[in-house]
Amino acid sequence: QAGSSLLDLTHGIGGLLPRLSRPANHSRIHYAVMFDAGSTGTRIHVYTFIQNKLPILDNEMFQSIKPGLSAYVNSPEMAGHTVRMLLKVAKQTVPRVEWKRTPVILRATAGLRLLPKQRAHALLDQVQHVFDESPFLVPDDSVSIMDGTNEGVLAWITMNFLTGHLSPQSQKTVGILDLGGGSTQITFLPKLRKTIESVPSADYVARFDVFNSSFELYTYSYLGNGLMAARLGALGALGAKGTVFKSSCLPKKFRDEWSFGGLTYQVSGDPEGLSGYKPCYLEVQKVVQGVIHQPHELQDTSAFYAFSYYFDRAVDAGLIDGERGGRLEVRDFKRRAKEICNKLTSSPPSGPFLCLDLTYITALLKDGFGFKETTVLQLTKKVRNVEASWALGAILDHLHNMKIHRGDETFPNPVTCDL
Ligand SMILES: Nc1ccn([C@@H]2O[C@H](COP(=O)(O)OP(=O)(O)O)[C@@H](O)[C@H]2O)c(=O)n1
Repeated sequence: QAGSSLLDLTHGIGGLLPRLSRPANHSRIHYAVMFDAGSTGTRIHVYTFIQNKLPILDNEMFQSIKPGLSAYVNSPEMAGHTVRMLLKVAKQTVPRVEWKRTPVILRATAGLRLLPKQRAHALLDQVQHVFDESPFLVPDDSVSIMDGTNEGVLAWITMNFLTGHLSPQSQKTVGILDLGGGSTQITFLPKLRKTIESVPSADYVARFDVFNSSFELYTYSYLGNGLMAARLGALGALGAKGTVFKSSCLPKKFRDEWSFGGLTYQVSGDPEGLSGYKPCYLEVQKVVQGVIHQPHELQDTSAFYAFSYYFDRAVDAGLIDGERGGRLEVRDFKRRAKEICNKLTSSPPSGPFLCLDLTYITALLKDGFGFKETTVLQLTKKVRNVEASWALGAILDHLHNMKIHRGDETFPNPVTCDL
């Protein structure tokens, strides 16, 4: 699934060049490899850049493997094996002569953040070993757990780059909503000073420079509010073991095993209790209430791109096309959640968790972030054949050092300081 467009860093999709105009001098082409070690899967992105005054993204090769590294918490060598398998994609994509100057980097997200430190590091040590044995360039800090603040910022950079909004001439930018398995991110460029002034803590603000522009973003990553972690929260299963977890969001006669983060849970519907949208909403609400901060501004006018599980579940629910994506209003998730939850059978064709998942997405958007029911979201998997993910932003940061820093470094007291 190689991308074919040439993306100019300053003009995003505007920088389309015809294939024949490729520079004959191959030394101007270079490669970079980013692994995304997510809670539900590990993915490799192999980027091809053309060196220009500013580099141009020529192509992305992408492949993924399930489950994520955290599933191998009791057999860390399998984590190394996963990465070794995916590195084959890099070997096939990058010409052999370029291997020793092609950087390989792995960043882990919520799956490893949720594990005890020692166990997470045992997994990362295996990955480091595979990198060190590989013929690629292994920079300092090539394998680590990414800071949650950066995850949102880097996804914002990816989407604004791919949609052509990072150029100094661009007047507007797009916000991002990323729903992973373990964590969820919201990031946007505030229009109102009040939005920055009224954040609950300084780590909701990030500043950085990119291609001669400086940005100050509202951004936050909520650990434990990814879709899989939210299922556990709704079931009351976080940290608990050895029982059957019942939910009014699951079909009454449903009972099965379900695994996440290296643990397996017994889950079922509630045969004697309630089922349907209303009781389910009450269950999922407790996962967001008092947890998610509502930003001061979330106007309809600011465009939000939503991807990862927002996209996948919108496809599963038949709300958008899996190839083209599409635009949805927040209330479309709610309407479909009601339809699915209110006729839960023992084995719905859409899968037993769809009611829970859509209800959680509705609660997260409305009661969590405080979006209006009529807010329009652009559901996206790829832009110009490049994955909607933080990975491209992360490689751009590695290549161009954007000096991302959190608000607290220069922002002593956001509530009282006079800006
Ligand atoms: N390049 C990617 C990366 C993740 N995803 C989706 O993101 C969701 C899970 O994200 P994740 O496993 O990285 O979770 P976190 O570790 O970020 O919480 C799944 O729906 C994946 O299919 C994607 O569609 N494309």
